[in-house]
Amino acid sequence: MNEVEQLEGKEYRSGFVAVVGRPNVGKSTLINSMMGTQIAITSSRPETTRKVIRAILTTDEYQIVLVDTPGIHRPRTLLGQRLNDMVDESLSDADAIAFLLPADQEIGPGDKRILSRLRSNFSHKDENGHWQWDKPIIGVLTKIDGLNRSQLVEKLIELDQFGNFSEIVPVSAKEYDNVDEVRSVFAQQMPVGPQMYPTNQISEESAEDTIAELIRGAFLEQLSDELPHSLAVTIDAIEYPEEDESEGEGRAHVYASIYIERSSQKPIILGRGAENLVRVKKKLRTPINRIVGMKSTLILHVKIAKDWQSDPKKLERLGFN
Ligand SMILES: Nc1nc2c(ncn2[C@@H]2O[C@H](COP(=O)(O)OP(=O)(O)OP(=O)(O)O)[C@@H](O)[C@H]2O)c(=O)[nH]1
Repeated sequence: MNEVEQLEGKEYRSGFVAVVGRPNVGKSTLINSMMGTQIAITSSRPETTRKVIRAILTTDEYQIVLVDTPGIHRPRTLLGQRLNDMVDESLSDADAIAFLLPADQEIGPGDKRILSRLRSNFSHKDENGHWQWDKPIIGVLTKIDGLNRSQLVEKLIELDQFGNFSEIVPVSAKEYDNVDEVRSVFAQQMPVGPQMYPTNQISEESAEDTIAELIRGAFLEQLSDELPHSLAVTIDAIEYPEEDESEGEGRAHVYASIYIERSSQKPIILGRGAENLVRVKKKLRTPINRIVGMKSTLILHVKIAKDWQSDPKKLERLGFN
């Protein structure tokens, strides 16, 4: 906070909001709509969000760092366990937690599991036996675009009874309805504090991580249900042209490896006549150019890492540690 702001009595707020919810609840779409830029990957397939992706929303009044979490679920593999650990870490570090519940579905066992996990970690019972949150938990009712007014009111009441949330806010990220209100509710829950990141920084991820996530998301979209979650992507190198070259036709070269678990998955990834590769490259041309800051060529290699989801060494190499 600078002196002028102090004199005007305007206090800058800044902090972290962890976004949780069961798979497919609309976390990534909400983060993207709040940012107005594509940062987190979105896909209609559940559990596509693997990494804790941070988006940084900065205004004259506040800075909110949004932490997207992979869906909380029962771990079945070592990868599942690591993902759950990553979620716990983001939640403890956060100043507030946004718990997303979809308006187009009933509150279910997945939501109850998340609530009880939040309760056991971040709440206590007061002398009257009522749950009190130790940090603000904001209930966000997502996908309200399919509801009429009375259904909306009913859902909000249901949510209130379910979670005893510090705040409740409805939103349709898809129709951009009430997104401003979500921003301001989050901001109000942030502690007073100075800006943590420079104004023009929108993500804490490196160019490599962002591109890897984009490639992964693009393949998952292509592949419908054929391939399970046995797809990992790493960026091996981004080579920029020499200085004098860049004035002419200089291009960056982005080398990416796509890891699958079995060689039988290779034709699925490639598609007939390598059509999937071609589509993914075409789709990502503009976003990757924007990230590397110049025209670029994407070079994709499909590699086999047997059972990587259960091998600690391979997991580490693929960025899950
Ligand atoms: N009707 C409607 N659909 C939405 C809205 N927001 C997201 N969706 C859809 O819900 C699906 C899941 O959205 P995501 O943002 O990928 O969900 P997520 O919670 O990040 O999913 P995971 O990464 O699997 O945890 C996609 O098909 C979105 O188009 C909304 O406001 N309205």
